[in-house]
Amino acid sequence: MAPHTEQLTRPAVRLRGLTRSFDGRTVLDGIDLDIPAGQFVALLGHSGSGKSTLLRAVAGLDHEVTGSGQLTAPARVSVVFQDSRLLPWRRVLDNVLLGTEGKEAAAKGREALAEVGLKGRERAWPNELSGGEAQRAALARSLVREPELLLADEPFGALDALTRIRMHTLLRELWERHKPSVLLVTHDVDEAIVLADRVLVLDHGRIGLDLTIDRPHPRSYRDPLLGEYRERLLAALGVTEDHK
Ligand SMILES: Nc1ncnc2c1ncn2[C@@H]1O[C@H](COP(=O)(O)OP(=O)(O)OP(=O)(O)O)[C@@H](O)[C@H]1O
Repeated sequence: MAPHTEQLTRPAVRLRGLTRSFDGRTVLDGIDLDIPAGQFVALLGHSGSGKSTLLRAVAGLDHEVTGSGQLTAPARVSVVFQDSRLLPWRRVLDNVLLGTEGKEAAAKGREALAEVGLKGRERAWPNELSGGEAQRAALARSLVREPELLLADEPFGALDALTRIRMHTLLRELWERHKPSVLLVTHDVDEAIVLADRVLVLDHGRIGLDLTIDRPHPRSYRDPLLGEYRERLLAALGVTEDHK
C-alpha cells in the first residue's frame, strides 16, 4: 500500500511490543502505543524511566530497538531537543534551511521564522540569540519540514519559567495551525497538562497511565479540573503532595 493511503487509515504512530535493553537491563518492556494523526501527546516519567529512549526509537534513531510487531511513524518527522542544536557557524536562516532544497525553501524558512517571532533575525548568528530565541529557531527549523510528527525531548527544560510559559503558548499555536501529531517528553506535570490532549506515564518500561485531558484550550493553571488530572498523574508517578 502506498504510504499516503496508509496514513488515512492508520494512526500516525503505531508501536507493538517495543522493547529496548541496555546491557541486559530492560528499559522499554513491550510498549504498545497508537498515536492518531494530529494528536498532541505528552510523555511523563521519572528520570531514567526511558522517555528519551522511547522518543529515539520513534524517531528511528535507535537501530537496536526490537518489537514483536510494528514500529511505524510518518515519513516526515522533526525532532526538537532541550538545546537548540543550531550550528554556530551558520546564520539563523541557514540553520533553519539546513537539509532543505528547492527555490521555495528560503521563503518557507523566512515564513517559519516569522511564525515563531524571529522576523528580522534571519541573519543573526546563533550565539546572538537568547535561550528562548534559539528554541524558537529550532521550532522554525522543525516547521519548515512540514512534519506529520513532531518529537520534542524536554524542549523547554533549560528555559526560565516565564520564557517557558511563552513557549507553551507558541507551541500550542503552532500545533493549532499545522496539526502535526506531537510526542512531547517532559518531566513537568503542569506542562503536560496545559499542552497535551493525552498524557502518558512511563513506569517500569510500560505505559502505566494513559490519560485523556478533556479540557478546552487555552487552559488555565487555575482550572480546578486540571488539578484533578494533576493529582492522578502525580499519583501515577508515585509523588504525594504532603503539603496539602
Ligand atoms: N546508550 C545507552 N547506553 C546505556 N544505557 C542507556 C543508553 N541510553 C539510555 N540508557 C539507560 O536507559 C535508561 C533510560 O534512559 P532515558 O534517557 O531514556 O531516560 P529518561 O526517562 O529520558 O530520563 P531523563 O528524564 O533523566 O532524561 C537510563 O537508565 C539510561 O542510563
